[in-house]
Amino acid sequence: MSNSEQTPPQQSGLNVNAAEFNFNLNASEFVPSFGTTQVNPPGYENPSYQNTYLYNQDPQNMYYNQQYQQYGQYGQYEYPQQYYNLQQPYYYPENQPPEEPEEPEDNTISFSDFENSRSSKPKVTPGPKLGFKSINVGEEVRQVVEQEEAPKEEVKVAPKVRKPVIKSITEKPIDKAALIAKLRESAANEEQPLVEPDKIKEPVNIVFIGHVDSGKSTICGSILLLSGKVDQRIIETYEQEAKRLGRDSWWLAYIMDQTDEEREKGITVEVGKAFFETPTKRFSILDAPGHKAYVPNMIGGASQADYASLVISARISEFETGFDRGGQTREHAMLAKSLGISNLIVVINKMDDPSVNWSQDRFEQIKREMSPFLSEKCKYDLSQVHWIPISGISGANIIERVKPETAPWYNGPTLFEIFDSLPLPVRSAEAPLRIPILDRSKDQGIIIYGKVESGQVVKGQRVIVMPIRIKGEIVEIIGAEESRLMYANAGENVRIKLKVPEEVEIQRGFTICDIHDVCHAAQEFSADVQLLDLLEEKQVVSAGYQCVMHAHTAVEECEILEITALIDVARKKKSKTSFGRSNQRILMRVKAEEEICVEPFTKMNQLGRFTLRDEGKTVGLGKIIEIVEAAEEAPEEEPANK
Ligand SMILES: Nc1nc2c(ncn2[C@@H]2O[C@H](COP(=O)(O)OP(=O)(O)OP(=O)(O)O)[C@@H](O)[C@H]2O)c(=O)[nH]1
Repeated sequence: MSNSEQTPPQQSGLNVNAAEFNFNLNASEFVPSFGTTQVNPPGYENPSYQNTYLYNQDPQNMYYNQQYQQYGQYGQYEYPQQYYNLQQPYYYPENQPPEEPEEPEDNTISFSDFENSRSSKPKVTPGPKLGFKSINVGEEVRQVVEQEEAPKEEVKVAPKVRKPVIKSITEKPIDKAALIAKLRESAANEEQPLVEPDKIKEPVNIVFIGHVDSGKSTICGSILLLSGKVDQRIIETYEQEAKRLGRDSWWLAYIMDQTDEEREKGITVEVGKAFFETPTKRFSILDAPGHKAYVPNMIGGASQADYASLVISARISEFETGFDRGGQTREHAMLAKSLGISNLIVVINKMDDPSVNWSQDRFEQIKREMSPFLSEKCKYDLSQVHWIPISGISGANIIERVKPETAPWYNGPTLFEIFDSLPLPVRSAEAPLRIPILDRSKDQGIIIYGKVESGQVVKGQRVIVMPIRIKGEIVEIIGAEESRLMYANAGENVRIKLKVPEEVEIQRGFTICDIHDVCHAAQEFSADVQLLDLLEEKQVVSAGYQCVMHAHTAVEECEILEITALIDVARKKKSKTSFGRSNQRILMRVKAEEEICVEPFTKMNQLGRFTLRDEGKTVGLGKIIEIVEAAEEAPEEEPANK
């Protein structure tokens, strides 16, 4: 057997256009007949792979089964067997009744809106098992992560334990200014003083995304090291541990990757979180996992961020694997944009690698190849995309500019200079309070983690937890570096001690709201959805299609109730339809299995976006148009209020 047969291409699945096949719908099985068009999907450009691919396309081929099993072992090359053995009803446009040229009501958000940035961004809560970890540099955080050896994408849908408890609001609206004034008076008498958040440096959040092993954790580790957040003693411990695990070069990544599993496997699983400052901003770093099995955690991290650093390995073949051959570079870039991030820093890393040697040609080649994808496919405005060559390992170009003798061609800003120049998100303390819960734990009460997405939260404030409609009280607000805060404004990443009745189970995706201005808790809504490449075995989305919805920090199973229109973006026209296919834009009605906290996109875009994922693949990016409200519960007194 030739090498090409033994080593299937780095392809997570063939991207075969359905139009290449003609189906005989009268046959008991759908048998594809192949046209004359030769399909060379990405990853099959190599002639030997093309041969393998074409060879396997022939359903008559006597070696088909043998080949299928062979590739099945690798779990990479999924021959489209589903075309032979369809379990699901399967519709193609030719078999649909003719479309009625009826124009549905124009209720889309806009035709160019998938590039809208958020004014202040949503944050996402991880599921019942942690998808998030807080980095306490110098303190070993050993969390048991229940993951399989070969990780499959986990879908941490919240358990079904939600029961609306109260809806009646009898309390007076809170005067936050008076509460803060009182806290100021008593602040000095506190054993551990209460402080106000830094008013000079704005809190901002940056997520590091990109293909697995591109160097995200190493760069984050370097940032913390160079900004003085890690001391020499800790570094020595990490160096020793990296050596012990036979991963000498990974010690910088260990600053962020703190669980045993992450260190042993050399991959990030949970979103690591840490803080650093530049002259004008206070940054929360979110180090997202690059492995495709952990995309849900990546979505959680990215949905909290104001900016994204898309890390690319410049090492020969690593850029190509991440970008061209089904890697996570494209998916992460697109997800970040769909989550409202418009300021993107493309960090071209590993420039020190001997295969790159700070080559300007390699830097320019990556920029040239990625730019059309970022602007045309993801809809980034290239004037908001920054490009920088760095070495995460040596720290070159992070705070200090790379030496002129190393890269005489680069005279642009350092990474920190770019960080400092990024525009601040627009936020208002007057807006309604929204803190989507990213994670929670128990420590003499309930501790929740999350970003203040909108509004202001004050110590002592009474709040309501949606969608369970439970009232509670903010007992403690902990900011960066364990500071005890009087209040936190939008943008702050905080840990909050929350007083709620003991029996209440707080879950990721729940949202803390002002008591008199709660968010919507809804199961059903209409949405404007951009479909991406659908699964090979489910190439049509229609009523009954089930998948998983990620909205800010919430993850919920959902079902499409109805497709109402197909949008022709180029012609700015809509036509009635009952199904959607890959890369089409459609209007739909969708129903989540449980209530989730959402808002119409036009009201609060942070809570108005969602991502649809099916079998580990992102299949759609949506914006909520209209919410179908749940029926009002009969008012009931809740114990926390007594
Ligand atoms: N030569 C060189 N190697 C690097 C650089 N940055 C990271 N690496 C190496 O690349 C490997 C992966 O680094 P990580 O920082 O764990 O990569 P990651 O993107 O965080 O990985 P995941 O989070 O698992 O996706 C490690 O062996 C690092 O030492 C760099 O600037 N130069």
